[in-house]
This record gives sequence, C-alpha cells and structure tokens, in this order.
Amino acid sequence: MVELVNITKLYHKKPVVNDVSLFVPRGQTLVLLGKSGSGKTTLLKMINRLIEPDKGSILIDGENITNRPVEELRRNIGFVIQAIGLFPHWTVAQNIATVPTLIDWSKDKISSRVSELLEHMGLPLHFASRYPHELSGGQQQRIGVARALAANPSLLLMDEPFGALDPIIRKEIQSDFQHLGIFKEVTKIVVTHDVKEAFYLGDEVALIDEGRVIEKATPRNLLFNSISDLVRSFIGEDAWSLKLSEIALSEVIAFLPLTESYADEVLICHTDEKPFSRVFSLTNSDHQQVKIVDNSGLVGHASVADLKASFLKLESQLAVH
Ligand SMILES: Nc1ncnc2c1ncn2[C@@H]1O[C@H](COP(=O)(O)OP(=O)(O)OP(=O)(O)O)[C@@H](O)[C@H]1O
Repeated sequence: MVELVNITKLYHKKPVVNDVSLFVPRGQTLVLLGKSGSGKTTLLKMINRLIEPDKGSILIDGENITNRPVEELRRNIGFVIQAIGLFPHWTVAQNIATVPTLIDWSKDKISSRVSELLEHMGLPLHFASRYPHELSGGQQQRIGVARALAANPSLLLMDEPFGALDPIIRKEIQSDFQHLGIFKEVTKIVVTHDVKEAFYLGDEVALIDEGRVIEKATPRNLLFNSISDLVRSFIGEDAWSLKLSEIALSEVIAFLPLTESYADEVLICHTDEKPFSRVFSLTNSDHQQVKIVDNSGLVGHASVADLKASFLKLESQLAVH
C-alpha cells in the first residue's frame, strides 16, 4: 500500500503539488487524472524520489520512503513512461532483465523470468533476442511493462503509459492491464489525462487540478454522485457512455416493468450484461421489446422504452445516495 500525507512541492515558491494526501490499498489501481500541467507527473515522481517534496511524507507498506536508500527504493518500484525508454542496443531479454541483473539474480532465474514475462505479455519467446527497433510500438510498450515488473515490485508507477499507442493497440493493452493475473498483486498508480482510460483502469480515480486533489472516488461514485462541479465538467460529454458502461442490466431490473411477450422483434439480454450500452443502443433501433434471461432461464420481457426509463430512474437514485 502507498500513503501520501500532506505532500507539497514548490517551484519558484509556488506550489505545483499542494497539500496532497492519498491512500492506495495493496493491489489496487489509483488513477491520477487531470489536464496538462496540473501536477500529476510531479506527484508520481515524488513516490520514487525522482523529485523530493518540500513538505509531507510518503509511506510504502508503512515505511517512510526517505528512510530507504534511493537506489534500493527504485528497484522495488516499477516505472513505465509513455516514451518507453527501452535501451536500443540491448536485446529484449537484456532490457527485461535490467533490474534482476542489478540485484544479481542467477542467469537461470533471469532467463526463466524473461520467458515467463514474455508469455504473460502475449509475446512469442523468440522475441527475447530481438532489439527494440524490431518491434512495433505496442510490443515495445509491453516490453516496457515487462521490464518494470521483472523483479516483482510491489508498486508500479505508470505515466501516460499507453498515450503514444494507436487506439486499437491501446485498448488491447488496457484490457490486458485490467485482466492479466500478473498485475493483480501489484499496487498501481497511473497518470493520464484521458477520462475514458481513467475510468476503465482505476479502482479509484483522483481528479487533480492546480496541484490539488479535487475529488478521489470509485469511477461509479464520480460518475453518478460527484460532489464537485469540476469533476462533472472534466468528465463532460463522456459522462453518458461512461455511465452506461458502469451499469449492468440486473441493476436496472428493479425499476423495470416486466411484460408478456408481444413483439416479433425480440433480442435476448442477459442480466449480467455489462456494459449496459448494447441494451441501451436498442432504444435507437427497430426493436420494441427484449427478452431478459439470467443463468436459470427466462426472467421476462420488457419494452425498450421501459428499459430507457428505468435506466434514468436508476441514475437518479444513484445520484442521491
Ligand atoms: N523542474 C521544474 N521547474 C519548474 N516548474 C516545473 C518543473 N517541473 C514541472 N514544473 C511545473 O509544474 C507544473 C506541474 O507539472 P507536471 O509535469 O507535474 O504536470 P502534469 O499534470 O504531469 O502535466 P502533463 O500531463 O503535461 O505531463 C507545471 O506547471 C510545470 O510547468
């Protein structure tokens, strides 16, 4: 776990990070979201002491990081940046092995860790002997992540990690990041200015503005129940699609009048279906009615108009709690 307590950083006597306190439980992902210049990178770099704060303290697993030798601290923190920063004259294997080599792992242990990470990242084992320029941008970024994870750090810091990738590869890597077991145990702090990426990756999202934390909450609470106008304006036009992707049909059912089957056009929807977007897109189609099923069979039928109305009821209910 990571804890920042009243962290302030001044440049030219002005705070660029201003009295920030944050807590990230072990294995969770906190996303720092904010526009350019809001202080996200400065905040991130204070956690691995690339920048030293002027006030406050940072604890990792309960220990103040200033009590640890800086090189030792950094070896235990994976760091991934947008520019990737692979060493061009080193092979993929040598790149991944950077920290394990520094801390004197045996050749066998390093080689099996390299193979294991390539496999985890969905890359063929023969990539080990390739050089970075022989890989695509997405493959290079996967190697960058593998390198950051090589020595089993308890913390992974990522600064706009997927920002340079084209949208399809970016989605693929974001999805891996969400689902690959290798990320589960690691505490992750991710910087981005991309609202959708923040809500997709974060267990919690902290909106940073002018060096301060405006609000930190789960994506669901920020979307449906934010206390801040700034959060709402930052989410802006993405709010609707993000809300739809947070909700499962099973949650809407409480507000949904079920009917007998009456229409020809029936589409089957499962109650676990999430995001709700596919169901909701029906409101713009020729479908009049959906057939709703769960794991034990038929739940009932509902009109598409009622589906829309019940989603809106759920939305207003979530907003008041
Ligand atoms: N070494 C420095 N000296 C003076 N000012 C700095 C220094 N580093 C950063 N700043 C200023 O601190 C503020 C925060 O910068 P920071 O890089 O943390 O923002 P950011 O939110 O990560 O932005 P971006 O998304 O563009 O990377 C900016 O106004 C920047 O100009």
